[in-house]
Amino acid sequence: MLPIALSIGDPAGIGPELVAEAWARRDSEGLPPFVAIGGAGLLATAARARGLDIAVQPVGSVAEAADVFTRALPVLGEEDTSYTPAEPTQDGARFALASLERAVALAASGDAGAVTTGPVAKSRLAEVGFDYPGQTEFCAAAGGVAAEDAVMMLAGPSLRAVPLTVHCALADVPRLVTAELIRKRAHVVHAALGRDFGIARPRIAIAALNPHAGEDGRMGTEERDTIIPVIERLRREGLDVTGPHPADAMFAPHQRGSYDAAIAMYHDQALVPLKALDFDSGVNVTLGLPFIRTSADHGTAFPIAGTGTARPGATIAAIRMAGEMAARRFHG
Ligand SMILES: NC(=O)C1=CN([C@@H]2O[C@H](COP(=O)(O)OP(=O)(O)OC[C@H]3O[C@@H](n4cnc5c(N)ncnc54)[C@H](O)[C@@H]3O)[C@@H](O)[C@H]2O)C=CC1
Ligand SMILES: NCC(=O)COP(=O)(O)O
Repeated sequence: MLPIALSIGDPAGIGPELVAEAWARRDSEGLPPFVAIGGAGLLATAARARGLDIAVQPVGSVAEAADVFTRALPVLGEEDTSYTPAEPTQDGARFALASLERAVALAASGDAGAVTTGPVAKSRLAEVGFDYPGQTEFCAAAGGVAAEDAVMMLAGPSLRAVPLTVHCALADVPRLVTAELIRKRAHVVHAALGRDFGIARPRIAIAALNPHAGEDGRMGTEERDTIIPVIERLRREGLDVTGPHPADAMFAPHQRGSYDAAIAMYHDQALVPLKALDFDSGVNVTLGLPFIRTSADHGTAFPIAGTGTARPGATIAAIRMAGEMAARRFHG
């Protein structure tokens, strides 16, 4: 399998130490080969600060990384920066952006098997010219996909949850919940559950926006006017879709078994249950791209960077999922 390209994320966050920790656990966790993009000195320093005795080796190509992976953490690319845990800088943000751009380009060109991105601070990236709401939209552009067709899904052992609207103000959500967006996202989720997760007949549950699914219009009309009609249309189009489900109960254990993925109406409606259930094994995966992109579910966690307390589970899960998706796509 081609190695997975790992962007490092913000060097002041927990990304660098978790890349080093993932490599240190490659055998015990059965991880596929990966290559870090840039930051050989940064990674060596972050590893030492975490008490990891690992070898870090610059490589000239992804192919060379595959050979090196068993004995050292391979690093591709000259870009490097100093390690300033918990103290983000503009230089650090520029490094994070360069690492992201190269890692995504390697996956998009097919030179790497997939990309697993490290955590970045969106506000910090914006300060150095990153003109996207998040890495999801950046990956969409790199893959030549319209932003609305690249779908964020948070996936863990207990739940797969898709936020319909993502990085926007809560006040904007009702206006952004449209039948067309629900329909597009549902079709992308349906196709990806089959292609990338091997689910032959995907079942999708769609959340309501309002309490009690609007209570017959007494607590909001989006269900009656928008969500119910598009669910009926999706069913006519052959998708196994249920809803609108009152969101307070749809993530309860007795309901989770009835669907393969939930589409929630806004960011926290999807991510709160996912992180409550699966924080240390939650993967952010972008559906609908021509290449594979995963990420840990968490962010930069600046305050704990360099303290040795950051848990590596979600990073390991993201690398593992990228490898499983690549195996399914490229090797049947
Ligand atoms: N995939 C990405 O690039 C993501 C980036 N972010 C960015 O991260 C920055 C900080 O966001 P927050 O909302 O504070 O979320 P966060 O995930 O960085 O932190 C939330 C809480 O979880 C803890 N935490 C996070 N990861 C942990 C780990 N691996 N082990 C132990 N504890 C952990 C933190 O210490 C904090 O208490 C923001 O600028 C945001 O844009 C947030 C989510 C995802
Ligand atoms: N809350 C999820 C998140 O912020 C990740 O966004 P992205 O950078 O993967 O688009």
